[in-house]
Amino acid sequence: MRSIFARGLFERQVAIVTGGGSGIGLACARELAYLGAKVALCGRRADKLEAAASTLAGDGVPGDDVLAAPCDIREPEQIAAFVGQVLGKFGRVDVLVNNAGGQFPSPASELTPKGWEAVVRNNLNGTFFMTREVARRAMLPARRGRIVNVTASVSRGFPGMAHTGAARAGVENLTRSLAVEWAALGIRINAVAPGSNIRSSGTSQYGDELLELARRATPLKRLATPEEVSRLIVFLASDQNDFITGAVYGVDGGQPLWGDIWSIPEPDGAPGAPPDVKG
Ligand SMILES: CCCCCCCCCCC/C=C/C(=O)SCCNC(=O)CCNC(=O)[C@H](O)C(C)(C)COP(=O)(O)OP(=O)(O)OC[C@H]1O[C@@H](n2cnc3c(N)ncnc32)[C@H](O)[C@@H]1OP(=O)(O)O
Ligand SMILES: NC(=O)C1=CN([C@@H]2O[C@H](COP(=O)(O)OP(=O)(O)OC[C@H]3O[C@@H](n4cnc5c(N)ncnc54)[C@H](OP(=O)(O)O)[C@@H]3O)[C@@H](O)[C@H]2O)C=CC1
Repeated sequence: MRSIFARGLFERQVAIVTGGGSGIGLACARELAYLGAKVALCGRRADKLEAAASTLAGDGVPGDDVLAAPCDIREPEQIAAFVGQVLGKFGRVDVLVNNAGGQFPSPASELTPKGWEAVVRNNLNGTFFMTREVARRAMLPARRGRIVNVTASVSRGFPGMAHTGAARAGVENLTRSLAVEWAALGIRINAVAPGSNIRSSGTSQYGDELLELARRATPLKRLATPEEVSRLIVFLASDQNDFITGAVYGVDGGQPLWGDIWSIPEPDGAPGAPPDVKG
């Protein structure tokens, strides 16, 4: 385990990382724990959480400094129980990393109401429910907290995954609203938007071909690691970030600025085009 930050940066602090059982979330949990935080991880699958807890133990993190418990962020009752467990064990929450999320590819016209709702609940509702619970029960009473929302790079829309594009844009806007509402209450909240070019347990589900397309469409011409995302999250979660709130930062190798990230039908011959430019 390595970090660009000094050991002890999160000493005596408690961090919740949703989706901490794999990928970017696990990289964050490992780095926060290495820097001295007590960490609480959640996800839907107990087996992933157990494996993550073993990884942390392998890093030398004492078992007493880790809580890994199942919690589906779409379910407010499960969130209440999880936050209760964290407060029962550690007594406080200084940092919340809202990293859990995901979706499935589908043309917008094929999305059923149930499919749309599943993705909006998974990314927008879940993030808000967890944030609200942690704020009300820990951060607002303590007048102190840092929240980092992990979204996705959606500044050009998200054709092929419109549901998640809309949900992530919602999280970005939520980040700005809460930054203002809670500025005077000691809570800072920012967002980190990874490109589709991070090689992780998440993107491996989309296959090597799409990852290679993403790499080619990245000006820096490579894929990034989860650790390259986690170091920005960790900075924003730290007390070294004392004047940044309501911001959204990309970690994307310049991807939103150029290139076709994946193949979708070209909007050729759109009916709105004037006759002389129609194909
Ligand atoms: C051509 C363009 C392609 C673009 C591809 C871009 C690829 C690069 C993107 C990279 C950037 C993003 C990276 C990441 O996000 S990493 C994280 C990766 N992990 C995931 O994305 C998986 C997360 N997904 C889930 O956890 C679940 O799928 C989800 C929670 C979203 C839904 O699960 P849930 O259990 O709630 O869903 P249900 O089974 O109850 O189904 C509800 C309805 O949802 C529809 N559905 C669900 N899954 C699919 C599917 N795979 N394909 C199509 N439709 C799906 C369906 O309508 C369900 O309703 P019905 O049961 O009535 O059919
Ligand atoms: N890697 C990339 O290039 C990109 C990633 N992102 C986003 O970054 C975040 C991390 O992704 P990454 O690490 O790559 O992928 P992973 O699939 O490894 O991580 C997602 C984590 O979220 C958990 N999770 C998903 N849904 C829920 C839920 N409803 N309740 C609780 N936990 C949940 C998963 O655990 P479990 O299955 O056990 O629930 C998993 O551990 C996600 O939000 C992802 O969408 C965005 C853009 C690009």
